[in-house]
Amino acid sequence: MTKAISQVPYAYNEPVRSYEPGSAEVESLLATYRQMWNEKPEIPMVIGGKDVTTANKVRLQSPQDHQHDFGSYFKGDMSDVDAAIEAALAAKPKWNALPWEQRASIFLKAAELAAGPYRDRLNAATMIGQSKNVHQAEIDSACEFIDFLRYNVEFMTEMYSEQPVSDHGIWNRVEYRPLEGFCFAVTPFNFTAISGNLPSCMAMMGNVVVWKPSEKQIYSAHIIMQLFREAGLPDGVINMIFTDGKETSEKILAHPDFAGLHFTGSTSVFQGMWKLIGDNIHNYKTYPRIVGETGGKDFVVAHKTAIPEAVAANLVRGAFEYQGQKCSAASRAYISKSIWDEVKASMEAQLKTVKMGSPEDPSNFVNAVIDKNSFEKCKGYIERAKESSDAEILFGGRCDDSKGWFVEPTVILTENPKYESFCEEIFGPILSIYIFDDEKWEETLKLVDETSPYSLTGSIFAQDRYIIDEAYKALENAAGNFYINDKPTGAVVGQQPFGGARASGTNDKAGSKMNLIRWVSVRSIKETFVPARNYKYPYLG
Ligand SMILES: NC(=O)c1ccc[n+]([C@@H]2O[C@H](COP(=O)([O-])OP(=O)(O)OC[C@H]3O[C@@H](n4cnc5c(N)ncnc54)[C@H](O)[C@@H]3O)[C@@H](O)[C@H]2O)c1
Ligand SMILES: N[C@@H](CCC=O)C(=O)O
Repeated sequence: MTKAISQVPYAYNEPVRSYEPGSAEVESLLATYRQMWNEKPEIPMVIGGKDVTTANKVRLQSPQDHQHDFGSYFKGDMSDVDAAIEAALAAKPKWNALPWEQRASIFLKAAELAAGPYRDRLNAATMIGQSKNVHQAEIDSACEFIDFLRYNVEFMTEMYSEQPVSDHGIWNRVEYRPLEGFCFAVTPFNFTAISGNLPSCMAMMGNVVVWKPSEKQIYSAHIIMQLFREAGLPDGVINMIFTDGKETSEKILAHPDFAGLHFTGSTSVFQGMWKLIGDNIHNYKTYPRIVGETGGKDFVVAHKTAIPEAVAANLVRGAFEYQGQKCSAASRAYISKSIWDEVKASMEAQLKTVKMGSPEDPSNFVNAVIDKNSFEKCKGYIERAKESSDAEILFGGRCDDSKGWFVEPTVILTENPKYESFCEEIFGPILSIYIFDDEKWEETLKLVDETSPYSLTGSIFAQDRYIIDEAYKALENAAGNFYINDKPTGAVVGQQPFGGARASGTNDKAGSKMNLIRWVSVRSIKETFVPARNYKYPYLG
């Protein structure tokens, strides 16, 4: 039993390692990469704390070298989904009864393991399986993952400390119970940190979880699961399954004990799952919580008072790092005519220095897109732009799948601000640009707001404070994360709570107290010290 109201260590952002050429840290990471490239793990599911293998072994291919199998995973079927639900429900009573300090310790230990002994392996797995370069892997699978763990522990205790006032003679309390039943985490390929955060933050709040990572992120998910086990996460609290997404959802979302969905991925998949939940609404013991962070069509608007070099640098960085495979990547830009020539010249100069290739060479800023589907999708947009009378390829446009799935950073210029690449999420290294007349500033803001169904991130570049304020107001609902004179990507846990509305999701802000509160069901407790012994109002005597 706890006999103190303890405070957790203050959360802080994990410092990003610089990986200078020749440094011990980069040599260590690259040595781990080379070793893991040939390790060929056979990755099991983890159900009830047990490694589960099946007869269905699937090869894992690296995006930067699709002929290279770096391992394989065991694909499960619906019997594994049933087993994962049972294991979660069996683990629930003990996990629920464990004091919160013990839960906090597990995840704080997980943060330290990720910051220390697991760091290289997490980063290398992300480089091999998801084709992130050293810097992109470091800020995702090391720093952002660690930040999620540390900050969520702090947010949990802040939440627990929030208590109601008590009138004389009574004591009011609230307690933050885990949801009744089990939770379901479905995670995307593009962020190792997100895949670690979605199941763990639900577990941190006392829930038990079935977690289905993306089949394209299984290597780093496997390392995360090893790390959680070493941190002391009890068996059955998080159960990791590799099963078909659609079938799994149909099964889980129809289960009477299903209590919460934590999803990150594409808008259409999330909408399908929400619909399934609606269809099953009469089956549940309690209304399930639904949190989904989904797609984006993130904008940059540059006013004539913007600094052209700053616009260019932030477009190159914001659109092309991690091959544009970030929900927050800049993918449509509106540039004022009078600064366009300078922006263009600066972009051209910067893009000339961009190198593309395997993440094993840290000087490659651009690596491969995730798979053949993504490669073909990007190529389709590029080919259509080449043929369209509405668009032209300004920079890039080459695609090479001879070894890996490489798409050159590409800029499409169009005079049609409703051209397809301005409205649809591509999720690749393709940026579309529209040049507007300086005097059409207000109309352009309206265009930005109305062009796409998404509302995830966006940036305004300007030096004029009245103009910044005007954009701030006009674009109030166009982005959940709004940036002034910065790229629209790179949100840091604890600093810029992340998420968007409209077709971009439920905007519950990953890595914040607002998100954690979705995974608890509050119970109010009122205790009266000296109870009334007479039913009458005072004036009735
Ligand atoms: N808003 C955010 O915070 C955020 C962050 C990262 C990624 N994203 C979005 O994620 C998408 C890219 O990730 P992705 O390609 O892995 O997304 P995805 O929607 O293809 O897959 C996400 C997860 O859903 C599973 N899935 C696929 N089909 C399913 C179905 N019919 N039913 C249930 N589950 C199913 C996948 O296996 C995977 O685990 C982009 O749209 C991107 O914008 C959003
Ligand atoms: N924290 C990230 C989230 C990106 C998701 O794909 C960013 O803002 O860059």
